[in-house]
Amino acid sequence: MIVHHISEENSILNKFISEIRDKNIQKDSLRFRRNIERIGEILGYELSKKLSYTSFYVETPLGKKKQQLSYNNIVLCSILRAGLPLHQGLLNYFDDAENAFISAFRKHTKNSNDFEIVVEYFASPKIEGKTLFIADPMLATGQSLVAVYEAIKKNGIPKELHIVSVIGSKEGIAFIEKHFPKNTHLWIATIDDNLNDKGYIVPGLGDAGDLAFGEKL
Ligand SMILES: O=P(O)(O)OC[C@H]1O[C@H](OP(=O)(O)OP(=O)(O)O)[C@H](O)[C@@H]1O
Ligand SMILES: O=c1cc[nH]c(=O)[nH]1
Ligand SMILES: [Mg+2]
Repeated sequence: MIVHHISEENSILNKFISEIRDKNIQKDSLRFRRNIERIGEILGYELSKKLSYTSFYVETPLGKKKQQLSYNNIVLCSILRAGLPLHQGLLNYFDDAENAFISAFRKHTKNSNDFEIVVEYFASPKIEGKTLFIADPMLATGQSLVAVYEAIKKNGIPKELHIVSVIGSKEGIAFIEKHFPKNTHLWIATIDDNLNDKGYIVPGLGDAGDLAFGEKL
């Protein structure tokens, strides 16, 4: 896997990351969603540098100019729920991408911190031979991404695969590296050292789905 750790280089991205982490600022769910969306735009811009380009001429009112444009057939697949604002950020830039949505939730074993990932819903166009982006802001244990990819593969194998995420744990990244093809790109805004016994990223930000959309039962 090729890991692109975008906040290694200082930029305005740091502000958006610190606002989603901040325990007071993150309570403003509108700002939280918008910050995830803005991070999606930045990660999308970085990712766009690795797409395939071809030249074409654009006609202005005064003449013609040669331009390089990407020609990838992009399918943007996001993991519900927390993936939705990240999806919107990517779609703001890749506005002609096809879209897919997949659900994944942690089903806990009674009285334990153990869980399995349940994938129930998957709505998708054809994926075979296309450029697939999988978006999820949190890469904690990595189990959701791996379970989701197993389900997606039944629908076709993409030619190129880009995982887009906001906060990842070192452990989760090591886990997905074992399960995704070697040429998969991971575009990640920031990486944390630890996971707690509930599989939450520390320091992380808490529960991204709840912060964006409210607590679920
Ligand atoms: O790497 P993992 O250990 O699998 O954890 C990460 C998953 O947890 C979060 O979703 P969550 O299950 O909280 O669902 P939600 O988006 O509905 O809140 C997050 O959006 C990922 O999908
Ligand atoms: O740290 C974590 C782990 C899973 N899901 C989240 O939203 N945050
Ligand atoms: Mg959640």
